[in-house]
This record gives sequence, structure tokens and C-alpha cells, in this order.
Amino acid sequence: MIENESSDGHEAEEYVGLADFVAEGDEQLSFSVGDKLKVHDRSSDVWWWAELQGHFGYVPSSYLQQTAEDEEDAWQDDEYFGNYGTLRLHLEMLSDKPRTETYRQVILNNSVALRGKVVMDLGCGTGVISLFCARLAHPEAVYAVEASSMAEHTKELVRQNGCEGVVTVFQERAENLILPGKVDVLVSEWMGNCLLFEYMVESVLLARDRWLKEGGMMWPSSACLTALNGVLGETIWPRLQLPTKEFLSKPKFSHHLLPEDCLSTPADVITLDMVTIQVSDLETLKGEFSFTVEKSGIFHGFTVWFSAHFQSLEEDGPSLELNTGPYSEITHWKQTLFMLDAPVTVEEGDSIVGSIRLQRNPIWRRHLSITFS
Ligand SMILES: N=C(N)NC/C=C/[C@H]1O[C@@H](n2cnc3c(N)ncnc32)[C@H](O)[C@@H]1O
Repeated sequence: MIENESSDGHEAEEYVGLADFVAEGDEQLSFSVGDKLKVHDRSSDVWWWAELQGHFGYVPSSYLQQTAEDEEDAWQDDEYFGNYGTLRLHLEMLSDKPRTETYRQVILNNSVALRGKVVMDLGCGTGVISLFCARLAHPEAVYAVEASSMAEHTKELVRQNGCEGVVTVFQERAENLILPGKVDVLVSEWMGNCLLFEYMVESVLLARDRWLKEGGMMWPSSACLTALNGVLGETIWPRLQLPTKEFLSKPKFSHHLLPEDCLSTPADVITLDMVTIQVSDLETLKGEFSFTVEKSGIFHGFTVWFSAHFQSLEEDGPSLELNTGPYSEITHWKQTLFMLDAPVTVEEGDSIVGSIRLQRNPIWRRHLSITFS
């Protein structure tokens, strides 16, 4: 067989492993999540004949996904920046009072220390954080970076607020950005559902590595994912439209969990230090948890949310936190509920021990899958 020819004479197709596979027998081929395999024969539905680094063998087709046509497509950037070019999403974010107010407080608390500093606002959208900097403090310069067409409006807003002397808008992807110089502070509001969805955080880390001065400040300085055992409040069941099985099979984004629906105390399961974390660390993030049930009830699933922490620019100055959990003021992210395959009755004092894994999708780079074990 010619190296790159498959048995039916077509070009071998490239696929990516979606999960680790361990061969059972020498006619099968083991691989790890993210491995790129050449598939030579897909005549069977279940087992395909594939090659990895010169080794051949059968692999389960359900573990493989075709690689995206090109890198750009993998990030779905046209759709992504297209969406952010319209006001709808920005209106939702600006209307989120806890979110926007936290960033305003951070700038206000650090207004003295910000004097003469150079700030980058990455993914500035309508530029609200940049305007906070220019109006509530006296930085040397603010570089407002926004890749979508929203940047045109942002330039106008900066002008109308009389901030063009301080704020410069760059309509550019952070990855391709050329700045006049390095910055003292990199501020960004990058957090997505379950903290990482959209993986805008990768852009923030690339910008950090290229443009943040040694010892510069990252805002948020750290972020963490928190979880607890939640119940599906009795209020939901009666309104259940979908068949229960289907309903239970997918995570529920933007689920508003009420404190009375919580069966255990929250536990931080994953923490990102925004100064030290590397892009490669984002591929797989794992956390352990052990919950003690505080009140008997039906355990329907795990609820997840995040918090972002903002260190003060001043030595032992107060830090600030944006918490999107059920005990804080509701935000546009709300919380995410991961349903169990089947609800479990639990008693006060029971302990629920396990681990969580956030696996970045090897193909669609803005997506992830979350596994509770
Ligand atoms: N999901 C939350 N919280 N915020 C999303 C916020 C996203 C905003 O940041 C911009 N953005 C995202 N990634 C980049 C990038 N690499 N370079 C420049 N601008 C970018 C988007 O166009 C949105 O306006």
C-alpha cells in the first residue's frame, strides 16, 4: 500500500483522538487525546484502519473527529467576532451590574497607583473598562484592543468622552497586535461559561507573554472554578418540557441556582494563577472535591460557577472579587448545572468524593468537555 493511499485508493484522512484509547490486542492501535491519526480505511462503521507514527491498527471511530479544514476554522473566528460586532452581547455584559461594577471598583481602588502607568484592556468591546481607567485614574496611556467591528464605535465613544488623549483603540486581534511598548497592567474581562468557554483566556496569556512588563499586573490576577452538589429545585420539574432522559443528558448553562437548592457547601476545584499559568496547561485541567451533604434531599447534579480575583497594585492593598455563585448577586453567567444520569437520594452527613476534568476540544478550540467522576 502506498504510504498515503487508503485501501479504496483515496487520500488518507486525518483525524484527531477525542479521548485516550488503549488497544486490546495487537491488531488494535492505542492513542492519546489530541493525537493526529491517518485513517486509511473507514469501510466499517465501528473500527477503522489507522496509522499513528508508523504503527498501524484498528481504532474505534467514535473516538475520532475530523480535523478542522484550517486553524482559523477551528476557532470559528468569523462567527465569534461577527457576534461581538453587534451590540446585543455588549448590552448584556454592560447590563451585568456586578460584573461592570467590580471592574469599576478595581480601577477606583487603584486610581492612585495607576498614575503614569500604561494599561492594556484586551477585548475592550465598547471600551467601558478603558473609559473607567481614563476617567477615574491618570494612566500614562490605555491601549484598548478589540478585534471586532465594535472597535469603530469604541473609537467614537472614546472621543465623545474626551479620552482620546489617553485611550488609543486598536482594531486588531491581540495575537497580531503591535503596540508602542510594553504595559504595566493587562486588564481583561475574558471569563466565559464555566470560566473557560470561548477560551479567550488563551489570547490573554499570549498577550501577557508578549506585552506585559516583568512583574506587571494581571487583572483578574487569578480565577477559580467552584462546584457544589445541587438539586433541581422542585420549581423546575413540573415545567420539564423535554423527555427526562434528554433533559438530564446535557449541562444546563445559565441555570439560576437558589441557595435553598444547594445540598453542600461550595468547594474551589480549579484555580488559575494568571501570572504563571501557561497556554499548554489549558488543554486539561483537573480538580478533586469532597462534599459533605448538609441536608437530606435528591441530588440531581453538580453546579459550577467561577470567581475572579483582583490583586491591588499597592503592597497589601485590598483585593477585590467577582463571584458568580449562588450566594452572590446574580450575573449574566448565572451558574451551570451538570445533571447526573439518574438522581440520587442523599442523607445529611453523606460524603460525595470525586474529581472534575476540563478537557479542551482538540478540534474546536473554543470548546471544552467537563467530566465529573
Ligand atoms: N466571554 C466574556 N466574558 N467576554 C468575551 C469578551 C469578548 C470581547 O473581546 C473581544 N475579543 C475576544 N478575543 C479577542 C482577541 N483575541 N483579540 C481582540 N479582541 C478579542 C471580542 O470581540 C469581544 O468584544
